[in-house]
Formats: sequence, structure tokens, C-alpha cells
Amino acid sequence: MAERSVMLELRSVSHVYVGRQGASLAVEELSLAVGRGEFVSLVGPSGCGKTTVLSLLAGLLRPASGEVRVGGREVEKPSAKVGYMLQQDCLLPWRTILDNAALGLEIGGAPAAARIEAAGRLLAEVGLDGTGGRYPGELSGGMRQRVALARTLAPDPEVLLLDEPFSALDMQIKMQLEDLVQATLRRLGKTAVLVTHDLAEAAAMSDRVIVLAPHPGRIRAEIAVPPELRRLAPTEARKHPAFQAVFDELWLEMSAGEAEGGEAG
Ligand SMILES: Nc1ncnc2c1ncn2[C@@H]1O[C@H](COP(=O)(O)OP(=O)(O)OP(=O)(O)O)[C@@H](O)[C@H]1O
Repeated sequence: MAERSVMLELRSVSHVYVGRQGASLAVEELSLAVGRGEFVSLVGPSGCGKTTVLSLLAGLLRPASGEVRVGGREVEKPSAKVGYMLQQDCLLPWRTILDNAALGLEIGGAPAAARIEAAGRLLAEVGLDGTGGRYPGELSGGMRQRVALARTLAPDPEVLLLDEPFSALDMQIKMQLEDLVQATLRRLGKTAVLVTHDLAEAAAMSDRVIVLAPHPGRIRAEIAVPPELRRLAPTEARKHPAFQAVFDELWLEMSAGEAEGGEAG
């Protein structure tokens, strides 16, 4: 991290949800910096505030106190600089794959020719050349998630927020997509924050893993993945002798956090 410029920053951020049951403190005094081009994962027991942190970074929520910065500027609302990818692909069934991939550009007002060029290029980038004329219902879950990746990348965001994008997929497809996403984001120099419940996925994909503890959400531990793993594709990293130690450290921190009381689920 030291040699990179800071791309994402939370400075003493707290967030309070106000509902029928009253106010609840979801994250408290959380500070975190993510370097440009860095891949950071957030793990932690259910309810520790992982999605809240992504929503704050995306400008979907404003903090009760503290500051959220992207590219050195305070986040006040969602922007095209930050792309968001979810577990559900959210493809529109009546639009072709090309038109789905171009959706963000269309909403952003890009001219038709530029939309088609960028969406086609990104479909090729994610290994879906030749599928642009098909419809989401004709594609497998893994292919649909590749389209979602192309759609997220098409407006050329500097940052990608990934909220469990692989968790609905079979193991083999999930591992193929982990490789594809990591390689694509590296090649394009994107900064990424991944939320996952899968500790092996976090260890295999990330430069750094942040373990959150619940009630209220706060940072419990920060684990740097050693360079010999970071150089590898996730499927290869999982086989490396250094992998188990990272996994074990994450497991220990997670278990200690859960013992402090996460929500069921
Ligand atoms: N809209 C909301 N209104 C009230 N409370 C909320 C709301 N969204 C989240 N919370 C509460 O804030 C805390 C953090 O929630 P968040 O969804 O960020 O956790 P998480 O770590 O992403 O959980 P999970 O792993 O289950 O997705 C939890 O206690 C949750 O119940």
C-alpha cells in the first residue's frame, strides 16, 4: 500500500440506521484507506457492516459522522467513478446481452456508437465474444455474471465494489470467475473492494483482507496477503504453500469476531 496513492478513504466513519425499532449504530469510527489499483476484501460475521461500508463508498448512504473520500474528493452521491456489482446479475430479460452490457452507458447519456463499441469490447474482454445478440435467459449463471461484469466496467469506473458477486455460483464456475475478475481488474488498473463470506476467496483474490467485528461494525484485524500469493491467479494461489497460513489467520480472527456475537445467517 505504501507506494500507491490513496483511492478510497473512510475517516472515522460512523453510520446509524433509523428504523421502527429506533436508531442502531451499524459502523463506528471506522477508518480505512485503499490504494489506487489495490484489491481489498472485507470479511466478518453477518451484520458487521460490510454492505454498509460498500454503500457508503458508493454514495448510496451518507455517514452520520466522519468522511468518505473517493479519488481525494468527498463522496456526496453515487457517481460513474464507482461501479457496483452484486450477487444478482440484475440483467433485463427483454434486452439483448449487448444492450444489457451497454445499459450504464445509456443511462449516462453516451452516444449509441460509443455504447455499442465499449459494450462489445468489454464482452470480448470477459470471454463473451459473439453472444451480444442473445438474451439473458439463454445464458448460464456464470455467463450472466460475466455480462454483469462487462456492464459494470463499460462506463469505465475507477473503482469496483463487489458485493458477494460469486456466491450464487457453483464452485467451478465461481473459481473461473474469480480468476477472470481479478485478471481483468488488474489489467485495467482498477481499485476493488470485495465483500465475501468465503475466506479462501478473500485470501486468493486480495492484496489485503480487512476483518470486521460486529455491534457496532469496526475493524478487528487487517491481514496483508504475501507478495508470492498476490502475483498468482486465485486458482493458483489456493495451491501455493503460503496460502494456508493466510487462511488460518483469517479463520482465527473470524472465529474470535463471531464469538463476540454476529447475527445469525
Ligand atoms: N436498512 C437498514 N435499516 C436498519 N438496520 C439496518 C439496515 N441495513 C442494515 N442494518 C443493520 O446494520 C448492521 C450492518 O448491516 P450490513 O448489512 O452492513 O452487514 P453485513 O456485514 O453486510 O451483513 P451480511 O453479511 O449478513 O450481509 C446490521 O446490524 C443490520 O441489521
